Amino acid sequence: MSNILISYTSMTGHNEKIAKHLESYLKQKNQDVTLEQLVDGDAYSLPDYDAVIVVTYTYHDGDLPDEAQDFFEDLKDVDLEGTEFAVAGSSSKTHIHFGRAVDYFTMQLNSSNGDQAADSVKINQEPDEDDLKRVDQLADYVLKSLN
Ligand SMILES: Cc1cc2nc3c(=O)[nH]c(=O)nc-3n(C[C@H](O)[C@H](O)[C@H](O)COP(=O)(O)O)c2cc1C
Repeated sequence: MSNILISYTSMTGHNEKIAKHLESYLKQKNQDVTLEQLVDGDAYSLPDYDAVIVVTYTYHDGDLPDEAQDFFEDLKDVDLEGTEFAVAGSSSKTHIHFGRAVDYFTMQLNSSNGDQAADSVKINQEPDEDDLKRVDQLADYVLKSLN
């Protein structure tokens, strides 16, 4: 059994739905899962986990949500060597910089020496069945990386 953190932020519920879907999927696979909001999280605790999955929307003009800024800044000082990670997020294709917060987190987690277990997944608005399948696939890659 691996110890997996899902750290998410959500304003109107799309990313909460993705994060909770991931939580139940990974629990079904007998993993030890912690679900936490980014705003309550501590980036310095990430190395305590075997794997970390960040789920975020994009705000402003292709930027991180305000409540994710502190966590993101702290992440720059964290060494994630030996920690697997993946990133997913719902945002909106009506904006020029679709899902750019997903890209920012992906780049920073790599820069912090994390091991990227899966390609990042961007979802347009409310996740549908196909989107959730892509999320399951991301989780499968994370599990595979831990074996
Ligand atoms: C003021 C505002 C700015 C936004 N800016 C962007 C953006 O730059 N890029 C993007 O892809 N989505 C943008 N979005 C869309 C949200 O990321 C999208 O609605 C997302 O699904 C919200 O997730 P949530 O339901 O988990 O809060 C913006 C939404 C709002 C309300």
